Amino acid sequence: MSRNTPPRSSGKSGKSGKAGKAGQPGKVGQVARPRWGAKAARPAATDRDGYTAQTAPLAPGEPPREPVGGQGAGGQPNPAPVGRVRTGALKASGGGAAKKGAAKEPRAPRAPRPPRAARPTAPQVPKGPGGDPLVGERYEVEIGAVAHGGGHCVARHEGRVLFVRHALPGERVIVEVTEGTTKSRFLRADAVEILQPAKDRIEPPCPFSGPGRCGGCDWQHVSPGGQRKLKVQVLTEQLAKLAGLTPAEAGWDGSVEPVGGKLQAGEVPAWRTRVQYTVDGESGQVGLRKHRSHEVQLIDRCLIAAPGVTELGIEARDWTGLASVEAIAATGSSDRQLILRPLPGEQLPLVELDKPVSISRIDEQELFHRVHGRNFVRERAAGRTWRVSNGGFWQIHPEAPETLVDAVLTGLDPQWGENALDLYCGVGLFAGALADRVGEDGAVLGIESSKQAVLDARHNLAELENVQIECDKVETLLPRTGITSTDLIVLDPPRAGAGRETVQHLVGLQARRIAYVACDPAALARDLAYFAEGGYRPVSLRAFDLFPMTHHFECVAILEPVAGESR
Ligand SMILES: C[S@@+](CC[C@H](N)C(=O)[O-])C[C@H]1O[C@@H](n2cnc3c(N)ncnc32)[C@H](O)[C@@H]1O
Repeated sequence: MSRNTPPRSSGKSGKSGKAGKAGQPGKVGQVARPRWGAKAARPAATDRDGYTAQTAPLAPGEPPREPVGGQGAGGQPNPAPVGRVRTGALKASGGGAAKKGAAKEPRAPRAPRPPRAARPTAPQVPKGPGGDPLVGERYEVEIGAVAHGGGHCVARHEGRVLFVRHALPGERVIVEVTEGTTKSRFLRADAVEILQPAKDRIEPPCPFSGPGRCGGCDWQHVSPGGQRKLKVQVLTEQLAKLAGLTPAEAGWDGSVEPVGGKLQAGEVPAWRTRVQYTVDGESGQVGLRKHRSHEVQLIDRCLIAAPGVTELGIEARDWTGLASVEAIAATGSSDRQLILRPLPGEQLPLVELDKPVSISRIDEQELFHRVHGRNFVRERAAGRTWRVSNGGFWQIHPEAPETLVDAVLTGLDPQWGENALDLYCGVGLFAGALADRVGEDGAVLGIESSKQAVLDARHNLAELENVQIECDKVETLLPRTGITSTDLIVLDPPRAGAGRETVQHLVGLQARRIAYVACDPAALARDLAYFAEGGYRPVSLRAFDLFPMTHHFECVAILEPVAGESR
């Protein structure tokens, strides 16, 4: 059996000493060196897909820019942020059209806010079917099963399917249609009156949740245990429907594990270390977007925001001139970062905070500018400090990195001298953990498409000679590496999953074990079906409630080749 170990770095610098030429296939046992353009990369993203409207490519020669490694001019580290931060009079560059996510129109002159309707709706009638709008219609219905994604349950009215939010299975409710027409295949609706409540229903602790209000949480009206039950139902259904697996066949004990201790009904965990606030164009106050809407629900506090975010007091300030404010509170360090997005043509306003905080801004070309302090935060997890720059991807729940690393290592049981792949590796979390376990006789190759994340990963794992990080899409780079086998694989793909082609390539590498980290149960189940076609089956599956109060959760599946299966 031919066995190409992932190449080792020279250990001297850069971790790419053995890479091939730019854009050319690497030799066997080597990894093709990705095309490192002169143009700096758009930094990694805040979501699993590696991009959001809040992060953007850096342009060549763009001022003001902090060199990689958090060093200022002359190679000196940037001064630590000071307690009182004042920035101002920085003109937002460019004058083009607003990007997605930014307010569409220039800020109107400040005027007293008109009174809002009791339940403002942003009717979004689906395009295509035509017909008479049904928005605002009310029906009495019985709520059926929870559906995958969106935090809604399924109901029927006169034969038509309704996706209902703010409801629970088994309840009898009055719903109000929020989207759809007489010709729509299905309607969207909110439960606005609960006639027969389910036993897991609670009084929502957050005053901003509910029909037509903040879209950040889906299940404020559900007890913590009830939320996990809903997640269990979603995962069970997706495994059955898309992978043809029962929980037992998937190696799953049928639970979604609470993280950070069990909560009582009404208790809200403050887990969100990154919060993306939208600025209300009229008042300059921040809020959160309503569900499937660009409308802003003003808030004076987000209950699921981590203390490090809440203490910044974002909600109490006037952010006139900005489209959005992203707040990041690192775990295990005191680093706090604000990423500001000015409205087109607006000055960056004066920002005064009593807490030490770094400030960056994103311009209309989606370019990232350091304004004050660092352009990165330092996160602590799995025995290391992780630099995460420009709002790039990092798990949001403070206990997520440790929880997932532990599940991956327990499942894979890496042995000294083994070779491993960390696919979609971000800033190198799993690569670092694997490298410690396979030791200097083993090797780890990380692949990640975000250039900024790759720079961070190389920085974070610089002292590990058995790790190499390469930048490209997994589906593009992996076939070019010439690697024909490996012992272990971790893959943590974006929400869409890895897909059939990538899975087919992975099963050909004859790994002893594969750890699949998934944030979308449907994508996981689809990919498990592709793995099954290639002779791999899950031997264990764990699900973690890493996004309490929302419908999201994270899974770690461990796969092994079916005994005797020839691929
Ligand atoms: C869910 S994150 C996982 C990051 C890392 N494993 C962690 O836990 O911090 C997914 C990562 O995949 C990257 N990504 C998205 N599509 C990719 C692709 N086609 N090839 C390689 N990386 C990709 C994103 O930039 C992001 O960093």
